[in-house]
Amino acid sequence: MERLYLISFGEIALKGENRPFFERMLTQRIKQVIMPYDKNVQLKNVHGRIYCFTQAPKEKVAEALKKVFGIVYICPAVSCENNIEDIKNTALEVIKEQDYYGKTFKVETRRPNKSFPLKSPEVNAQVGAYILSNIEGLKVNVHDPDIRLDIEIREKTFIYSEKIPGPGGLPIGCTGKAISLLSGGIDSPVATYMIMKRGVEIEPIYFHSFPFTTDRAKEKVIDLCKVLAGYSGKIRLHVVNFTEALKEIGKNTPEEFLTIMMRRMMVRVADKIAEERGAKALVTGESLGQVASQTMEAIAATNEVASMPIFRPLIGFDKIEIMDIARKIGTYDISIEPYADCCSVFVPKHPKIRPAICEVHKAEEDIDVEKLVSMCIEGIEIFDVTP
Ligand SMILES: Nc1ncnc2c1ncn2[C@@H]1O[C@H](COP(=O)(O)OP(=O)(O)OP(=O)(O)O)[C@@H](O)[C@H]1O
Repeated sequence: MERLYLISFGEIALKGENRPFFERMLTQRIKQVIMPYDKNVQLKNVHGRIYCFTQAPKEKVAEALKKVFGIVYICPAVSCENNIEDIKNTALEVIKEQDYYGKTFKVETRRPNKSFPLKSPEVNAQVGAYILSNIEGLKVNVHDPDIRLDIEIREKTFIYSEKIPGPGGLPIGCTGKAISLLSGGIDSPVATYMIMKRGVEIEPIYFHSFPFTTDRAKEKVIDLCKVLAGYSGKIRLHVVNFTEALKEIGKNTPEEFLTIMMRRMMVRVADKIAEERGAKALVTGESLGQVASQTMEAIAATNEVASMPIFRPLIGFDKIEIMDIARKIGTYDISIEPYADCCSVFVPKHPKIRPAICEVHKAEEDIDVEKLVSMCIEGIEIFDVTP
């Protein structure tokens, strides 16, 4: 009898040539999250699943694996020899570890290994009868059991009664790298999470405007990166000193265009950093119509200055839906701390809601865009943030 975790990953996405690459990325990430609890963790890829052998405490393993993108299910299992006596005894042990008294159960056998002499229904019947005759307080219910005991007969037999859902998605890094514009708000950490979940390695960029915004606002973004790093491993955060650029923009553009000008400047800087860092896309937390700067026209004006795609995973989401995800992934409580970022400090009284692109160009005429972008890039501070 040996303990292990059976880890299933999303099969549809993992078909074709990319599969070995996806599996390698996933295996690496699993190793990375278990190693702090057990340096000797062993992983084995078998039949489109990963077997994880570790002595680490179960709660730690479950907690760590629940944050690994690409994992669909984690089953803490016990393995035994392919003979019915061993299977019956092991199944009984697995049931005894549960809080079983007064509950119902069902045995569900799969037998990919056809050389095993008993068919699945026979295994179900024999194991079920054995359990019933050895413990009291448990009944069978094949339709809606409290405990479902899975038996898989393969090169060995695996028995488990728990299926812990993973986050799904694709392993981090397998679809490339993007730069995410991360403010301290509720939306951009959620947008970042959603793109990470699609297998993208993220380097966030934050535009800091001290003293218009406090240093606590910067720390808040670092704290958000710590939470996000829990899903991806170490995160490289770029903090841009945006104060001088902001002053120039404030001085040289009509007030109603302030937000759109700030956003265009942020995207230009992010675009340059992305190029330098080998990233192929930008990410923002915009959602259509949420505020004046998130109209189609404003979004078009922002897109115009980017050389690469801007991913906006929240574009069709309501605020309530975004808040729900923020709570689930653990960023909400940090995001609602009251340290505003520059976009909420510099809000024009009457922002231009549907700016025509020619008006935007005109409003930008008196700004030395190249100079401001270089200035922002020169002053960048890098933080390597770990969970
Ligand atoms: N200071 C900043 N640093 C980095 N990115 C920013 C900053 N301010 C805004 N952004 C980016 O621009 C997007 C839109 O910002 P805006 O303030 O209009 O919207 P929001 O809905 O309040 O977003 P959030 O909740 O993410 O702050 C943000 O989601 C983020 O991607």
